[in-house]
Amino acid sequence: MTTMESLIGLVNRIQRACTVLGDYGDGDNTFSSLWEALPSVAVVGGQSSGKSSVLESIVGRDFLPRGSGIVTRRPLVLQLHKTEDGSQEYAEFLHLPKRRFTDFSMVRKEIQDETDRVTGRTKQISPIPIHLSIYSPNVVNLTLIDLPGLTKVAVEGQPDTIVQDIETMVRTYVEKPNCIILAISPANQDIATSDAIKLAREVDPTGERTFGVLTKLDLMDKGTNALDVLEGRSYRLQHPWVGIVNRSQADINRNVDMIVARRKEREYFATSPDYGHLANKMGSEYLAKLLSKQLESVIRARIPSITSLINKSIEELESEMDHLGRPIAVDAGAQLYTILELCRAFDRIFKEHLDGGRPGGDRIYGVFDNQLPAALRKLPFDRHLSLQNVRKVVSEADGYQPHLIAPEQGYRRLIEGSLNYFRGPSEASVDAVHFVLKELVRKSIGETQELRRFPTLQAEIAAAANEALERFRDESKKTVVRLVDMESSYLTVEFFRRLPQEVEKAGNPATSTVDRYTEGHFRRIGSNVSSYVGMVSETLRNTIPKAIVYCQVREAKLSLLNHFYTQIGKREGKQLGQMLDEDPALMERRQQCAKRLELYKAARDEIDSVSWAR
Ligand SMILES: Nc1nc2c(ncn2[C@@H]2O[C@H](COP(=O)(O)OP(=O)(O)OP(=O)(O)O)[C@@H](O)[C@H]2O)c(=O)[nH]1
Repeated sequence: MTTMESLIGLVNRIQRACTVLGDYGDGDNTFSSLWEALPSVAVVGGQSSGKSSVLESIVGRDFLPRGSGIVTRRPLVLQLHKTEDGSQEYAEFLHLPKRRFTDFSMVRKEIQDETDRVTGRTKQISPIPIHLSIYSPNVVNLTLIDLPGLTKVAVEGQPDTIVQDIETMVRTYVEKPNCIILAISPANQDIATSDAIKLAREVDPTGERTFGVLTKLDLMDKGTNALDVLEGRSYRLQHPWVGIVNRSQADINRNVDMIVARRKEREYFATSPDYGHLANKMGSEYLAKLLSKQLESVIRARIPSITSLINKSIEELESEMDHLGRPIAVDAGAQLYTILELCRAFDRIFKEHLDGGRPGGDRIYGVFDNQLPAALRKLPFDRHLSLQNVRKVVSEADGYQPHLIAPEQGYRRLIEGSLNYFRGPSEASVDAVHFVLKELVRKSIGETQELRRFPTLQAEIAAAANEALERFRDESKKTVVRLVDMESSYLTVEFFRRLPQEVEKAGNPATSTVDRYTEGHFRRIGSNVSSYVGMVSETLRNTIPKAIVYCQVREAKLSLLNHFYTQIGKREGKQLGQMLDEDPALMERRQQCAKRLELYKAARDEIDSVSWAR
């Protein structure tokens, strides 16, 4: 069975958890507020309208600070818990969880002190609530929020904005659709001028969540009464008005006991010629029961939507936490483990780019299939093997004695000169692949979700990977240049052995002797060299990619971060921690999310436990 106690107690516990975690429906609106979803009763009224007196007579105890000026400067969340008859009354503050107050004058002092702790003695106001629980056989289960009295003028020492500040604070409470408004107005003032009614009318025009309370009925001018208000003719609300007679100032001064005052109030209504017919619907005890019932029914109606709000929030927070990543371990071993895991995650993605599955690796093949052949085709062999140059090189090589048969030296010089040109495209291919790999490192870092939160580690991995790629590039360049040099250092003899035969086959040996120093002769030399160079070009077109893949691509796959791993293995805990340095804003957000999550989970457990009891 869901008892009134369990429902109001449930909301009490969730409210306290909210305050502990800084959720009191104010400020930080990056999270949906659970506080705002919880039904509550807020007490509003102008200064001296009798708010404190009403609260005290509901509780049956003197415990609120009194004085001139604005005494209530922070919201007071007053949670009343009914205990068994005969048990001792006591009070507890949320901010002093271990202390039980049995002396209520000390409660009053603590409210004052705790107000000052947050607001300073400057008489400022603060929206951070004070939570006070009272356990007593003389109360009904109820939660009331006492708010600063609405005022029209700032008193000395208070900032001019205080009038507006108070109104704004009160408004943030009463405008929430879950707030039951206890609007207190004194009977000895025209109801049309009541601050409480004015505000309530604005935020709750239909009057469905406003309870009108009329205090100071005993102070009305002789011969007048408040029946027009109490019977709903002056100002109509959905709920009936409740008239109250609190202790007068003289009673307070004489220390009239609250329980005695309650009895006197009952007698007042029972014997009043004006209000006798309403006696069983008047007075602070009746008001307390009425509110308790109303609060309970509002809570009952709201439980399903609170539950769904909680579940939705938990889901959102958990997915945000997943996105933000879990908090990092503090010990060096675990940190090293985390770093290695992150490096591996990056490495996996990098390899996927090379092996396919992710785009980018194909660009390396593009270098081999397009760029390299195109660069080879563009080499200026036409110029180098032009008739003019061939003649020049061959003649120079012969010195003062022109060659008799084949210009051996001339051939060698022309070939060497040509083969040198291959260095350019070979090195350019190495560079082109290097840039592709570098770009893939950059991309892979960006794509490693797990690394998102660690900008420092990202930078370190990028630096280490690029450094490794530079080393591979150097190695690769040495290798391809060596391939070219190898071609120059030993020519394929076969090719030339075949040449004279071809010449002989081509025609008359007599002509060939005549031709020796003619254009045709040099043209033939040029074309022979050109075919040889073409053959070498074919070979290099195949071997350069092999060298590049071997030195750069394969190495990148096998050992991109190897050097980095040995380096971090030697680092101290502090340095490891620095590598896992997160964006502070992100850390802050995670902490907030974790706190909220804790709150919502606690609230869910509370609701579950009440539902089980049902
Ligand atoms: N005779 C009589 N006096 C009352 C009644 N209600 C309040 N008072 C007196 O009115 C004065 C103001 O009452 P409070 O309860 O302090 O009013 P408040 O709205 O809490 O005032 P602030 O906190 O200063 O805004 C006190 O002297 C009370 O004794 C009442 O019903 N009858």
